[in-house]
Parts: sequence; structure tokens; C-alpha cells
Amino acid sequence: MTVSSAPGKVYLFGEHAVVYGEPAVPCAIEVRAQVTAEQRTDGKLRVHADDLSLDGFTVEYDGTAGEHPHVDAPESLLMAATQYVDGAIEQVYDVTDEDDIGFDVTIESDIPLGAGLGSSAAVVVSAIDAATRELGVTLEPDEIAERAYRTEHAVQDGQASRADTFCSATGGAVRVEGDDCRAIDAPDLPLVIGFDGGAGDTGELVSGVRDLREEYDFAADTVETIGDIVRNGEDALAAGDLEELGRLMNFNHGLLSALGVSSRSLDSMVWGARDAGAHGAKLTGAGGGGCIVALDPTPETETALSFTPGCEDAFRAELAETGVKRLE
Ligand SMILES: Nc1ncnc2c1ncn2[C@@H]1O[C@H](COP(=O)(O)OP(=O)(O)OP(=O)(O)O)[C@@H](O)[C@H]1O
Ligand SMILES: C[C@@](O)(CCO)CC(=O)[O-]
Ligand SMILES: [Mg+2]
Repeated sequence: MTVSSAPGKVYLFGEHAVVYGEPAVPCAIEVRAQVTAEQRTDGKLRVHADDLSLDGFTVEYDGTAGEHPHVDAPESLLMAATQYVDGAIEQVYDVTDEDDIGFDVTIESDIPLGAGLGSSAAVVVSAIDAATRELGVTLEPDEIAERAYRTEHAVQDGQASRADTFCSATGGAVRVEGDDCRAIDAPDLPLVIGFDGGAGDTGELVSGVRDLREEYDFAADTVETIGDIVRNGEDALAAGDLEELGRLMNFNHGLLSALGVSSRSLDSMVWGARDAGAHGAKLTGAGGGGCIVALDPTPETETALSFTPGCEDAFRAELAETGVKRLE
């Protein structure tokens, strides 16, 4: 039996635009998904995923492509719930060539689903690491990141960046532009998260931005302008200039909002943080609902968010220095 964990992330800058080759800067944070993998000799894949919003369920089905789980739940929900884990196991078979071996896979996660904190990447990264090690193969974080990216790319209909998966596999603050992925130095950032209790569908939100970008030149320009913000943000990050970082985060949020991926509750939390004196605040990840990230070294933002209508949870996030961790 093997156990691996991997962290979630927030985007300081650049989500969505990164899908079109602009740079982005995500930071891994200390909320983790943990995957336990154990071989089965009958070739079946059995997934225990008690934290899924499907009320918690256990599925058992053949790992054979096209075979559907025997669970009484709508097909679309099941597909959404299981495809990242299926994709991760396919990558494991691709690495090890042992596709007649099945697995018991157990997922435990502190990362809310579909909320912009990269739950999918953390689950895929930790599943690939645990299941390859269970078959005696240990991959470097860079290779886990590449294989996890292939999974996200397939599940998100061919529209995904390497940002979430690279960040989760390697930890720390990273910079991703196309296939150029690297670690960057970041000062200790006073990150505060607000969570509205909801979720957005990453695939759908990415498609929405793609359509706007194809329809309007000014939407394509907006995506490029997000890239300009990221380039400015890198200098502010290197200089440890929180005020400038916050100003650029505010600008980034405005452009994401223009691209249609914010929501009433995300905007309300962003304004709650700004009114409390945060240096800046923006939505993180795909949007549609879920989380915002603010910069504030004082307790004010966290307190204000806990009283903001639409905010269900507010907490401080620590940078996760380590990406994938091998626990057993
Ligand atoms: N605890 C979990 N157990 C099983 N599957 C999970 C778990 N957490 C996440 N997943 C998978 O990840 C999917 C959510 O991924 P999605 O990309 O939509 O959101 P996210 O990664 O949390 O947010 P974002 O991509 O915006 O950062 C779920 O539908 C499920 O397939
Ligand atoms: C919206 C997006 O940029 C980030 C989701 O966390 C999609 C991606 O990079 O694959
Ligand atoms: Mg995701």
C-alpha cells in the first residue's frame, strides 16, 4: 500500500489567460488531497471518494475503457466525478505497462471541489504518484506534473494549462508560460482565502472564455492584458512589494470579471476584502463560484470576510513549500 499527498493552489495572477500561452503565477498552499493506492489482482479499479459532493460514494468497476460504474447516480455526475481518477490511472498504466493490475484507490481531501483551489490537480498528482509507486516505479515531480497535465488536458476537452498540475507536483510559487514551467522565489505572502461554499465547472468556464475570445478582438486583447499584468506582477513579487501586488491583483480580477468568470458572491467577497483594507483581492482558479484570494498581513480581511454575505468560510493560507509528499 502506498500513500501520497499533493497541495492545492491559489493564483496570484494569470488563470484563464495561461490556457492561451500567457504567463501565470500560482502558489501551492497547505491544503492537501491524499490518495492511498493498493494493488488488486482482479484487474478492477475501485475508487473510494468520500469527499465528493455526490454525498460520498464508493464505486467499483473494471478499469476497461468505456465500462461504467454501477452506481445509482446520473451519468453526467458520475463522469464528472470519476474522470480525473480514471485519467490518472491510465497514465499509471502508460508508465508501467501493467494494465492488467487493478487498484483500490482511496481519496481524502481538504480541498473544496471546483472552488478554484486546484482539487483536480492535487487528486491527479497524488493518484499518479501513489499508484506508480505501488507498482515499484518512482517518478520525479516534473514527470508526475507532465502526466497529470495530460489528464487535465483530456478531461477539460483539450483546454488546460500546465499551471495547476506543475504547481501541485512541485510546490512553492511557480511561473508557467506554455510548456515552460519553473519555480520562482516568493516572499512570505499574507494570503487570506474567502470561500462562498459553491463551485464552478472548470471545463465550461474555460469554454466560455474561449468563445468570447474568438468572437471579440477586445476579449482576445483582455486575455493578452492579463499577460501584461502577470509580467508586472513578477517584478512586484521579486521586490516583495505587497502594495503593488495587491493593485495588480485588483486589476486582474476586473479583467476576469469582464471575461465573465466572476460571480455575485465572488465579487462580494472581493469587495469585502478591499473594504477591510486588504492590499488587493481577486478570484482564484476557474471562477464561477468558489474562492477569492486576498493579501493582508493584518487580521482585518479574515474577520471582514467572515461577516460578508455570501462568504461561508474565511481562512489564512500558508505557502506549501513541498509539492507531492510520500507518506507510505
Ligand atoms: N476529494 C475528491 N475525490 C474525488 N475526486 C475529486 C476530489 N476532489 C476533486 N476531485 C475531482 O476534481 C473535480 C473538480 O475539478 P475542477 O477542475 O472542476 O475544480 P478544481 O480543480 O477544484 O478548481 P480549479 O480547477 O478552478 O482550481 C471533481 O469533479 C472530481 O472529479
Ligand atoms: C482556468 C484555468 O486557467 C485554471 C483552473 O484552476 C484552467 C487551466 O489553467 O487549465
Ligand atoms: Mg481543476
